[in-house]
Amino acid sequence: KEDLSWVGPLTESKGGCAALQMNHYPACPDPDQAMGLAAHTDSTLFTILYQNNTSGLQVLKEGAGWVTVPPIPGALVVNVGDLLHILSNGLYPSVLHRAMVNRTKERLSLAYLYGPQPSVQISPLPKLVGPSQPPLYRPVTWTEYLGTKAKHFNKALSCVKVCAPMKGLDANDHSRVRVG
Ligand SMILES: O=C(O)CCC(=O)C(=O)O
Ligand SMILES: [Fe+2]
Repeated sequence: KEDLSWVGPLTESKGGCAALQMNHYPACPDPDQAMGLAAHTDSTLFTILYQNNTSGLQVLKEGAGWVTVPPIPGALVVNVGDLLHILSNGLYPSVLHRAMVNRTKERLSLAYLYGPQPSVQISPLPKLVGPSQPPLYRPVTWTEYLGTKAKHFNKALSCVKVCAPMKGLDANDHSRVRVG
């Protein structure tokens, strides 16, 4: 219950907010010259993705580069979104992913995008912050975060960051990731 206090009083809670997005990627004779969906992180708490039996989804894995997530019959893909990244204070990083097109086959995917009520403040959970682990992100509502994302795209997480990492690169800072 304490872990869910950010939602507000549960008795009054109207639950979260969700949207379904249907993606269609027609076959492309020159797939190296086209991109189905450019590299991005989802601005959700999490996304549940169904893909038909044509592969195309890729996630960026540190040290390995772009890795294909093959469709498995009966399986769904769960993506951690930016708001869960913030809520977990970076413990569950949102994953940079993209969709490639296929030379001969069309591809379909169905994304269930789940987030909080648009006006609920999202900030790192109190139990995940302390003297040795300060909150890395300031409170934001989904509405505010979507505005930041529209303006700054893959740098949006950095925009709501409260303190810069002391040294070296921040592995979770997607703005530093080279795409392509
Ligand atoms: O088509 C896919 O596999 C990815 C779709 C996606 O990333 C999205 O809808 O946000
Ligand atoms: Fe996505």
